[in-house]
Amino acid sequence: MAQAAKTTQRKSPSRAKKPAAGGTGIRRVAIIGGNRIPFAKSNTAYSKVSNQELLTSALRGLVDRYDLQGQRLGEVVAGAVIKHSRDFNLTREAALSSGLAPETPAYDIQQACGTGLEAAILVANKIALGQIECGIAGGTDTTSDAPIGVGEGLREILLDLNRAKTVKDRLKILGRFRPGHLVPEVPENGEPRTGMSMGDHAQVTAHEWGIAREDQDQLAWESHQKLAKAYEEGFFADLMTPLAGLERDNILRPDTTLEKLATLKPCFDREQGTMTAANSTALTDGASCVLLASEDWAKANNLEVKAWLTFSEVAAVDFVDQKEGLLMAPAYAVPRMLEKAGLSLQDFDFYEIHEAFASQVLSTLKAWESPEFCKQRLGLEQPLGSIDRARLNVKGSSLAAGHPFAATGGRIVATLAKLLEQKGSGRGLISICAAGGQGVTAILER
Ligand SMILES: CC(=O)SCCNC(=O)CCNC(=O)[C@H](O)C(C)(C)COP(=O)(O)OP(=O)(O)OC[C@H]1O[C@@H](n2cnc3c(N)ncnc32)[C@H](O)[C@@H]1OP(=O)(O)O
Repeated sequence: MAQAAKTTQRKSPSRAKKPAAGGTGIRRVAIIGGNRIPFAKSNTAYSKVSNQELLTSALRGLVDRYDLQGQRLGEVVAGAVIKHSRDFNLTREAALSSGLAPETPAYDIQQACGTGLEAAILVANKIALGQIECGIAGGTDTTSDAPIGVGEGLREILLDLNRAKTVKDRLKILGRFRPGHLVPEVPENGEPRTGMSMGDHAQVTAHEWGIAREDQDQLAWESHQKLAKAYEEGFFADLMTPLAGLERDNILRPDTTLEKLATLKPCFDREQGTMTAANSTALTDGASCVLLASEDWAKANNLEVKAWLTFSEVAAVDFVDQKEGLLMAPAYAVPRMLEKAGLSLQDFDFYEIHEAFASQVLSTLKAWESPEFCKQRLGLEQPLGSIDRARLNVKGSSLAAGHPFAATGGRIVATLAKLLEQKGSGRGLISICAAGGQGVTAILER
């Protein structure tokens, strides 16, 4: 593990170089490393841990690992898909407790399940433009610490009560209260425009693409096997900080069998569905973050570069009228990114495709293989083709590790950067589907 030498230079505030005359220079962006806490099935190990504590723990681990205590970094950018209103400045609060200098600016962003990767792209772009020298990108989510809201009726009563000046006014307002007002508003894992859950949408796409139950179970089983092996090899030793007694993702089931998976009942379309609790990601609590920097800053601070973040692309699809599957946007983002990079889909040593649902990964791969989809939807003469499946999610992915929405991007970036470091050279593709019909993708190289 690369350790930073403590020099006086490191204590100086990170300041961007003067931009080249006539504009800003585009610089290479280094991934120095990442950190996450083990992910936990919701309402288990982190049931009493707040979102802010989760993110703080991930950040603190990164600060300790790279000896960043007291450092003023360019920025910390992170977010949560679901958060309390009291967490309006979640990332800043977590950064203030992380050990970084309080003079480090920090703020929230949110792009559903693409949040963690989008945060990395944002920080990377500022580094590339010379606006900052280094920064941390991250994400956190917990459905155990979900904010519970009150309905519109009770909200109006409470606001009126707050404004009332006299006891008489207050009593009059209280008279409007009905027991039905106590029904809480719980955040839903669904699309407001369709009223369908992510799983419902993915099941429609799975039917459309004819994704077999056995293939989904196989992908899920392989994810558990690969993640378990990665733990055995110690792959995560310098990527993870234990929390609340948890040292590994507790969704991981290395002993599960294909026979057992075949017995599970469909959980979305209960009649003809192919998606189950095992080939869908579980609701998960967790947080992750990555340290990005300019080449100069990495050198000046004696930090090794694991990989370079070289390309990114975000796409969105029209899913409302079911013109396209909700989670199919990466199928569009990736070919656009490949064209800009002058690469083909086969030019990668690793493919990190977020396993929101096994069926989603398989639908995306099938779309890229389909001459009709590639011609009609992507406007390509030739299909993108198949990938070497031995290079897909080689250290397991969200089905086995879990998927704390905003934290998945950081997990993937850190994992891929380390894979490239271990290999010595190569290229990896990241593809993350997100709610709202969006997809965030990137390329890491070494
Ligand atoms: C852009 C995006 O990323 S979209 C994705 C966003 N995320 C989501 O939408 C989350 C989707 N997931 C969910 O909503 C829930 O996890 C569900 C509906 C799939 C499943 O919820 P639950 O039914 O509560 O799951 P639960 O953990 O109880 O599992 C059901 C059963 O399957 C079993 N099971 C689950 N996984 C496995 C496994 N890998 N091996 C063996 N058995 C398993 C459980 O043990 C349980 O068995 P039991 O009933 O005998 O106890």
